Amino acid sequence: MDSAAAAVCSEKTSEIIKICQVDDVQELQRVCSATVPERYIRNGDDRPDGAGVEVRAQERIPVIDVGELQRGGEGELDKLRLACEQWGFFQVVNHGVEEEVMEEMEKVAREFFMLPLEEKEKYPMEPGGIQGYGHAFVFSDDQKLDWCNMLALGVEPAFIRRPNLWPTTPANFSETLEKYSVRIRELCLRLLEHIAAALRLAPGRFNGMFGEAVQAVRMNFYPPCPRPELVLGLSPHSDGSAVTVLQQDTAFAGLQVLRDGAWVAVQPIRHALVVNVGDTLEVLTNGRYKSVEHRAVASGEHDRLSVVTFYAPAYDVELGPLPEFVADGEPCRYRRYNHGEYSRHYVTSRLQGKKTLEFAKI
Ligand SMILES: O=C(O)CCC(=O)C(=O)O
Ligand SMILES: [Fe+2]
Repeated sequence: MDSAAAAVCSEKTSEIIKICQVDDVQELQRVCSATVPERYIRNGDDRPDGAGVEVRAQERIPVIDVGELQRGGEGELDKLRLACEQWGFFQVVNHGVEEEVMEEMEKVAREFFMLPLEEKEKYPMEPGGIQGYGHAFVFSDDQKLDWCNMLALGVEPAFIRRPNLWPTTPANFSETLEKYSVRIRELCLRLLEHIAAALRLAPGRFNGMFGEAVQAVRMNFYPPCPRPELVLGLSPHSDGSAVTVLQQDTAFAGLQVLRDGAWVAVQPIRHALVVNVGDTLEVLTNGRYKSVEHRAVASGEHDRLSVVTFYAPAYDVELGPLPEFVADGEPCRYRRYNHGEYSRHYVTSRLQGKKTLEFAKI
């Protein structure tokens, strides 16, 4: 870009309409597609290929066949146990969520993100809020920003819903999300039964103690970035949920999982879902199953959409390591706390690796 064009760009970017004091990344792209504003440029070590950061291209996260688990396959249950102990992440196939339901969800989410900003702004995330269109987890002017636009919505129980933040365009958005969420909730219930079995607990143990479980969805849209090596799509973090179920499109492996100090890219498998252990399961199992740090990177060519469901206990549930995991002199690594209190702590903190879980550490 010549210097005149650069000057126009910086002028334009400074007046871009902001969502919650944060530039809208798709607008940045539209107005000035060749530059990346300073606030998105990560410091050296935090960059996708920063010094001392290894990205392992060859490794694959485990793939679990849920149909086989349902049939009582012991081999598959062993695979699930190892996936939870060693990775905290796996992909599921034969998971029972119909392909059409997934495709329709992706379609309406994409249609939403492609709307003009004025339309998306009708569902604004309040500053410090967590639902609506905007950027969650931004608390200061000097914080580095993620190369991502988000739409976050509470789904269950009904009292967490903010119906005015559910898009009315595309017209079938709500109906589609509703249908999708029912299916994903069934999958979460099933997964938690199998995870309990893998831990040699009664299959209903987690579902029994979670009460009226909280289900929330976040759709992340990552536009292509002119300098993807300088930015992060989503900062490293662990999820505050019990389990998370992530649907991603297949053009580009943007999700990376931390394993033995290196980042492993999750290679998309069409119609598979990515599942990860959240902070709640780490606490309940006294650290046997780890809520693993992950991040998203941007691409120079492709945009990317992920539809992420967080499944967690009811807010009034008291959590702490289950007695089974502190037997035999095993030290208790987490204190007891109220899950609602943890959720508040999570959403009022920056995404910063596993720092939020220090809240519960002894
Ligand atoms: O988009 C992705 O792949 C990562 C999303 C994620 O980790 C989250 O929303 O918590
Ligand atoms: Fe996450």
